[in-house]
Amino acid sequence: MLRMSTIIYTHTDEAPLLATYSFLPIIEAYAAQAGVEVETRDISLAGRILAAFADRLPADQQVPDALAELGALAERPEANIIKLPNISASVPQLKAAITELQQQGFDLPDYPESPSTDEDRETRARYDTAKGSAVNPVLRQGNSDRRAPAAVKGYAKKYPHRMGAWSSDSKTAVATMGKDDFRSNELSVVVDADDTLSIVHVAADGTETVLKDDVKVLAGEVVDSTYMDVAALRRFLTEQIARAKAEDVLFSVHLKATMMKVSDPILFGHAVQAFFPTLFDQYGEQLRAAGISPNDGLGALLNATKDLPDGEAIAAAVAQGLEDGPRMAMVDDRKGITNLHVPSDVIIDASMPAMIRTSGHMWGPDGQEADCLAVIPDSSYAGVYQTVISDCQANGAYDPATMGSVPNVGLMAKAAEEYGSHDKTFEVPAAGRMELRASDGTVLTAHEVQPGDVWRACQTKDESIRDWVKLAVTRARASDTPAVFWLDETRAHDTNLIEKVRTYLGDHDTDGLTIEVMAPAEACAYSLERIRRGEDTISVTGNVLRDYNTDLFPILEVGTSAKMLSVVPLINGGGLFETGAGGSAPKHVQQLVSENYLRWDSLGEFFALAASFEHLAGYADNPRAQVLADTLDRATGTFLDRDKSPTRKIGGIDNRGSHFYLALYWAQELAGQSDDAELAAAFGPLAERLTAAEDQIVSELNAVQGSPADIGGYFRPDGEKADRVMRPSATLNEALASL
Ligand SMILES: NC(=O)C1=CN([C@@H]2O[C@H](COP(=O)(O)OP(=O)(O)OC[C@H]3O[C@@H](n4cnc5c(N)ncnc54)[C@H](OP(=O)(O)O)[C@@H]3O)[C@@H](O)[C@H]2O)C=CC1
Ligand SMILES: O=C(O)CCC(=O)C(=O)O
Ligand SMILES: [Mg+2]
Repeated sequence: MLRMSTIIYTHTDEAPLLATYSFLPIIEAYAAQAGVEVETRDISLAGRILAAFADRLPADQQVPDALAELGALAERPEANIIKLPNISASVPQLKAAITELQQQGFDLPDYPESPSTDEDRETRARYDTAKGSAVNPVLRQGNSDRRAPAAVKGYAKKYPHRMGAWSSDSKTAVATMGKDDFRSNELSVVVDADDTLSIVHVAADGTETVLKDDVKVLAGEVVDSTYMDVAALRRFLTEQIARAKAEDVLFSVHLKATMMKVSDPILFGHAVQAFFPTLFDQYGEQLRAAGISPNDGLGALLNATKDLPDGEAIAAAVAQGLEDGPRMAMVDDRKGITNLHVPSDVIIDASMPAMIRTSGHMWGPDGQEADCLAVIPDSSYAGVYQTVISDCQANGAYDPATMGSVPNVGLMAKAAEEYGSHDKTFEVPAAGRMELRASDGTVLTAHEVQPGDVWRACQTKDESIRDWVKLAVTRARASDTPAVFWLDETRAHDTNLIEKVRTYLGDHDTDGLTIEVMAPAEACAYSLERIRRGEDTISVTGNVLRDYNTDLFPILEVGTSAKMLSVVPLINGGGLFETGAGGSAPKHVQQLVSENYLRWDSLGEFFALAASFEHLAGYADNPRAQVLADTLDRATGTFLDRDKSPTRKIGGIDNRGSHFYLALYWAQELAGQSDDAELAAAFGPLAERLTAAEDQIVSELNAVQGSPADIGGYFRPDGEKADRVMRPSATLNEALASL
């Protein structure tokens, strides 16, 4: 049981974890003055792997399952969790993390790529609990409210970020299937009573195989099933590869192999195979035998070639394939890392807006920007990006100094929709029929399928939908902004949702509010027209568009989704405060290690922390927490006004310097406020000390830049080393200790 005034701060991965080493000591010191305890829980990829094997490790290496603990906490009213971004691991990342842990002395088994014994299957199942988006669905027991705080929009207007110009002869386009895909094959039902469904494969000869028999559903729940026709997908990919070559644009594939951890690595693997057709005809068997799957990407494949009898020939075939095909969009042209190297490298939510911000360009093999064909196989949401691209081609780039905003209210609670489908996704074993059945045998949905088709079922709880509609009305009212439900009446799932939305809107006072329902591409066009006029429009979306829109609009509006306020009001009353809307920015860690400079912008953490204190003040009836929240908000305002985010290049302040400035402004605010005299007195001396030592502290922080930094690990840094690297100012450390 937690104390009433406890905040849980999560230890995650990569850049946010490094930032935590610097920022958490500040938070702990300030919170303690208000009787607020800050506890940490390790939900990093490394921590989750170790927890999954705790029973096989010696006592001194065992770690508890912090994610399970927090998942249970998220269902309780006292939950107050600050969640930093974490790695959603692809198989290559998972393997790299295992190798690092083995090197650190943890006796972990290798990842069994093709398990054949019971023991291997058990090992694989444990590792798979840490794979993909394994954290967010557990903690997100509520719907999502993400927006750019007014101070951030103000900052973007005062200091507009660079936006690449668009020209009307841009050849950039989105390619999507439009038929035979998840969208067009979708079937959807609303179940009328609590039940346990099963998923059954019926082979052509009538043989039935139960693939899953424990799909629990509640009355009123929306249940869908659909499949990707893989033969059609292969034809489509081959056509788009030819099209990119004919149009002389970069070829790139945009999926979500992290969150859609079962389906999308398979689609990615088909893209790899389509790009190198003869390679897999010729060497497929050898690669398979060596445990190399195209789903893991070209990087893993090339890595493995050195140990294969035909390794050189395979590497040559890859080089030839790259030569023959269209120019490939690159993740890192200097290292020759293409878009098809690692399934988790090009994630649709972050990669599409980054391209749109850069004139519709990606990076080519020659290191130059170029137009591209963005291949998004499933057509459920692809039209949104085409709409933005067409708008930029017709009307030019957006102007951050004048553009409006598109905040998001996202349906996310209880693993809603596609993002909760992993345990119900199957690569079809044989030709036949996939059926979703009620417990009395009634067939709810049925699809005729071929081997290799990717079939999945999704669930959306009625309670989640009801809460989402309420949140949308609350936000529309609080911000006096029109709200648009991005729902498509020609799509099966959305039709059921629209009916529920209309019903639940009736539970609320919507007098004077503008609330619309439009299909995604149309809703996007409507919002873009308004955005150019400087007007705001709330996007009320399902879980996938929540993810996409909360990178798309922030990246265009304020340069990065790191500056977002991202709150998850948990259905049972607690609060989950996510920091920003983006990821863990792996390239920032590489920069820290090579030149001791961390570009991570912690604004998202500042906003989350203020929201967390505010929530705690109400829940624990702790007025001092409210003072911390109010002063932190004002300090963040000053921070933005004086532009104290990390500078883009080495030499200026980085993440650590920005934390110092936040600490300085926050101490000044606390010392200067009159709501709580004791707190003012406690912070007075610290404010003076930090103010006087500003130059000294900044010079101590900046002095370390320019040479490599040793943090003792990538996935599991050494705590003491990371602490030394991230807290290099003795003057600041002593001042904090004096509080
Ligand atoms: N909530 C979560 O837990 C999330 C986790 N992820 C995970 O994060 C990893 C990386 O994902 P990826 O899609 O590459 O997305 P990232 O958001 O990590 O990276 C994309 C780019 O966003 C910018 N960026 C993001 N956050 C910050 C920040 N705080 N400060 C400065 N710049 C920032 C940087 O680009 P620029 O140079 O343009 O500023 C960065 O290179 C994956 O493992 C993914 O699964 C992804 C999204 C959310
Ligand atoms: O959980 C993940 O894999 C990523 C989450 C994400 O991108 C988001 O919520 O915006
Ligand atoms: Mg996202």
